[in-house]
Amino acid sequence: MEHNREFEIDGNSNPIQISRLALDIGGSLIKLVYFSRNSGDDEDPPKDKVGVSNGVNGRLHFAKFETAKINDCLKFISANKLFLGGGFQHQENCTNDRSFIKATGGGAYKFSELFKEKLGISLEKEDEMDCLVMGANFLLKAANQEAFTFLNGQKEFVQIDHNDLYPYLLVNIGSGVSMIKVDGDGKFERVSGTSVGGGTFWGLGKLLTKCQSFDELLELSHQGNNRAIDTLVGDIYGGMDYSKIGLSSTTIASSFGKAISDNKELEDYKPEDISRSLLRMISNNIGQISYLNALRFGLKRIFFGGFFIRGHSYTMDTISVAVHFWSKGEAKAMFLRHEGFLGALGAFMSYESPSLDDLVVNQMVPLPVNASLVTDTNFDPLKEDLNGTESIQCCVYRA
Ligand SMILES: Nc1ncnc2c1ncn2[C@@H]1O[C@H](COP(=O)(O)OP(=O)(O)OP(=O)(O)O)[C@@H](O)[C@H]1O
Ligand SMILES: CC(C)(CO)[C@@H](O)C(=O)NCCC(=O)O
Repeated sequence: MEHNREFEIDGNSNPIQISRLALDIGGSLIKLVYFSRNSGDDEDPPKDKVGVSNGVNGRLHFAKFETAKINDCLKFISANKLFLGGGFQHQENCTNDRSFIKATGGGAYKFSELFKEKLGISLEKEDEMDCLVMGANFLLKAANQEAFTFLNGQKEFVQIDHNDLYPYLLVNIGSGVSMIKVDGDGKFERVSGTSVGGGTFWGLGKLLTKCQSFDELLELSHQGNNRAIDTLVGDIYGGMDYSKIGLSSTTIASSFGKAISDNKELEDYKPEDISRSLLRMISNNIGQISYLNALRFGLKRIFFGGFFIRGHSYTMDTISVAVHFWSKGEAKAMFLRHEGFLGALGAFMSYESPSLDDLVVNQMVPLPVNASLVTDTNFDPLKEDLNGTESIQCCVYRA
């Protein structure tokens, strides 16, 4: 298991009450989102105009596992009774009253039998693109301090105007990359994609550096210098800029180009330099393709999600610079704090019929303005990244 928030135990050592669980089972990672009611429900839920309580206070929890370690995920769900505490039961139209959970991503198909066999759970499949868009729209409308720009090491939160959100380009960088033009709730088109994504960085990086984990590879990139392997414009132009076409001497002319002329073997390069060049190559490429797609449809805003980003400064900086450079400052790259959880959040929100006796959790959108989703007060989004280690205080409204 990795990067999971310690499962909360209340004062009586009882597991917290989980009311809803949803999964996004991707090519690289499984993402879980689940809601827990506040223990003792000590905080008053919001009341309507006549003072009637119409919501349930609780927390949204986020967790992730490597897909290759799906058994750890199954154990986590089982040990913490994430589907029993409030898993939904089919009522009318029921297929023999089994519990089910909403799941999206390719693994919802691939591992369907495994969930049934090991946990007795049926996965109710939701379309991956639908879920990504639903999760992104929800976060952009309901969460405080969700979207931010990142340039020159500076993170700046962007105030989202709900009436001026669409259209935008959503670029989800998972194992592969999907580019989706979003025009409204449920209104979107996947306009492009590329197989050169997070899986490429991790896969090639693993082969070239012998790193054992993604975090190790990312950490290495911090210490590396891409000039050791990339051919820069200056390397070709005798140290000069090629200003006539807008290229400075430090611009990368050819990623990994030096490996041809250096007459070196793989072992002669430092793993940190390889990691840095690889990260830069992939981030740059995604930034450029994203911009070209934004240009195709006249979109000014590009939101980047997916776990490739991991709140990593160098990745975000490279993507931002690529978008800025190619669009001549016209388009803006923005990132999302819950970057990797868009699909899982979308699946979470796709539950339709409330059926719990005491805790009726319904669609979380639309939320009353200024109400429901406020970030954990102990969490400083400017300092920390969200990697599946925190929860969000929220209120879920009754139908
Ligand atoms: N701990 C980690 N282990 C493996 N990969 C990680 C980790 N953290 C971040 N990543 C990166 O995130 C990528 C996966 O991102 P994400 O979970 O958004 O996509 P996915 O759903 O697995 O992929 P896809 O949507 O293409 O099926 C990996 O390919 C890797 O680049
Ligand atoms: C296949 C999916 C959608 C699975 O999440 C993703 O990995 C992806 O968008 N890959 C890129 C495929 C392409 O458009 O070339």
